[in-house]
Amino acid sequence: MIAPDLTLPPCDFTVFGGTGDLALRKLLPGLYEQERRGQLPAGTRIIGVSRSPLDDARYRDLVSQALFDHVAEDHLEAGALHRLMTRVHHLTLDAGSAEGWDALHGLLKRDGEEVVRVYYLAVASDLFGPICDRLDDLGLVTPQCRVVLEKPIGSDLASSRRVNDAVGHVFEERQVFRIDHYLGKESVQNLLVTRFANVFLEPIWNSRWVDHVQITVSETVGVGGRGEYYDKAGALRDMVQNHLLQLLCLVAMEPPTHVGGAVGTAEDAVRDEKLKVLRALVPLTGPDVDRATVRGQYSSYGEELGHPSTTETFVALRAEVQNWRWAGVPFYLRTGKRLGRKESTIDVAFKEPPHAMFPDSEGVSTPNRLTIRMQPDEGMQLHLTAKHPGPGGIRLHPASLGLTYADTFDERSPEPYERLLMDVMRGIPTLFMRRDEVEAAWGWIEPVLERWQDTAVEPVRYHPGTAGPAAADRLLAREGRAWHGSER
Ligand SMILES: NC(=O)C1=CN([C@@H]2O[C@H](COP(=O)(O)OP(=O)(O)OC[C@H]3O[C@@H](n4cnc5c(N)ncnc54)[C@H](OP(=O)(O)O)[C@@H]3O)[C@@H](O)[C@H]2O)C=CC1
Ligand SMILES: O=C1O[C@H](COP(=O)(O)O)[C@@H](O)[C@H](O)[C@H]1O
Repeated sequence: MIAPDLTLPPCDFTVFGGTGDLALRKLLPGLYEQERRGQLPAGTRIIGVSRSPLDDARYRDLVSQALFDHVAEDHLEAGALHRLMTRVHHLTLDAGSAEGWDALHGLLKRDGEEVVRVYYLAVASDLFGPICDRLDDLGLVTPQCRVVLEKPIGSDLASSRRVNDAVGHVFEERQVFRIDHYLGKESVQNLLVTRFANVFLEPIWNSRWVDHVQITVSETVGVGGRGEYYDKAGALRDMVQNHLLQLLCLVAMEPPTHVGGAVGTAEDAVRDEKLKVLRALVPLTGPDVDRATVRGQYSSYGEELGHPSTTETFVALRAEVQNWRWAGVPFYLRTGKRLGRKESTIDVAFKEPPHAMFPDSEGVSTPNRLTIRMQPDEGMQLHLTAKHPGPGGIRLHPASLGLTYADTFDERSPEPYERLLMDVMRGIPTLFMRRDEVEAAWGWIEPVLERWQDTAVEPVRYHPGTAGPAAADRLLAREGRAWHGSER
């Protein structure tokens, strides 16, 4: 057995929404992996809260089944499973009601013991304020407490502000961890290292040398059991407002003074730079929205949902960051469900060399491109042009330099939630969104939502299993470009 991390005080990790899809599919498996690696501080407890009438034993059965379903088979170890189960409890409580909170108080009170309390709010964001108020009324909020907010935080700028105000009434900003699991992906963090721990990219990472950037998050799954939530949200709120804009920020931001370092000094360096990017996004309003966005819906969506709907399951859009570094460089973003393949990639496409040096050559010189693959098969590829070997004239040949995580590192990449939950327990907020970032992102997408609503624009249908609507291709084709790697 691996020894627990004794450098951290015990943690009472309370998950509101402890029987939900997110908790069972991501959070508990993430906590299990920490248990397996001996990273859960001694004395740590995990308390699932929901309205379901479950005692500890039945909740442990539910969690156990979820671990069998969602943890890699070769990671299932009897010892770790047993240790985790002894930490797990369930409390039946309607978080929207004022009744029943004394039981939580009884469970969490640990007189005289130093303990970090984490409240993970894996419920709809209209419950965030009431939950925080109840916790405060019971004296369960101390400076050592942290609250984790799941997305979406509100459904527009005004509601997001209301939720943030309600949480901010009880917790200081330093205690609030707004989770975006894309920031927990190894390959996303590697983007920071690639950009800033090497010298060769920075001189060409600007409008002089970069032609455009593409960010694609394409999924093969549909909305599954999350139809009720998704149909109110749509792809722009569900994916673009958070994950895709966060990725854009990491590509476009200026070098922060440091990444990491002492808690309390480091987190804002990165978050300040991301915020500047969000604030530099050229607003999309009125007719610009019609030109720069595509809304799509897969043809079987209504059938899957059980009723007709005009919610988008696909978005493509063209954004611009108006600052010295990026003026004039398009950032094309697209995301959708039930597409032909699951992939999340960032492509930075560079310009042609300023002078055609090989006029008599055979073959073609393709512009350089850096592809960062977040999933599947995490890694990076630098596309370049090489000389085809052989005598005679010069033959140009497309080639690439590649890095795959699987071949390069022995360790597996931790799942994003696993990594981020550890950061919460350790109180490291760098990879979490600050309030001003979330609100700036809502501020940018809101006029798009409004325009779509005002013009009653219907999503264009696309067939499941394809690359999405052809209109998304035209968005780039108009400017003489094409999406990379999306053969129809
Ligand atoms: N699932 C996912 O992959 C992701 C989810 N999220 C967000 O996380 C949140 C939870 O999502 P998800 O797990 O999918 O949702 P589910 O509908 O699967 O689960 C909701 C959970 O909340 C509990 N719950 C609902 N109302 C109350 C209440 N009044 N008091 C106490 N518990 C309550 C439910 O249990 P019960 O009904 O028994 O009370 C259940 O445990 C949502 O805001 C979602 O947007 C964000 C990113 C990804
Ligand atoms: O936050 C969300 O992300 C998932 C996609 O995450 P990934 O890590 O599998 O790319 C998406 O399916 C879901 O709709 C959204 O809420």
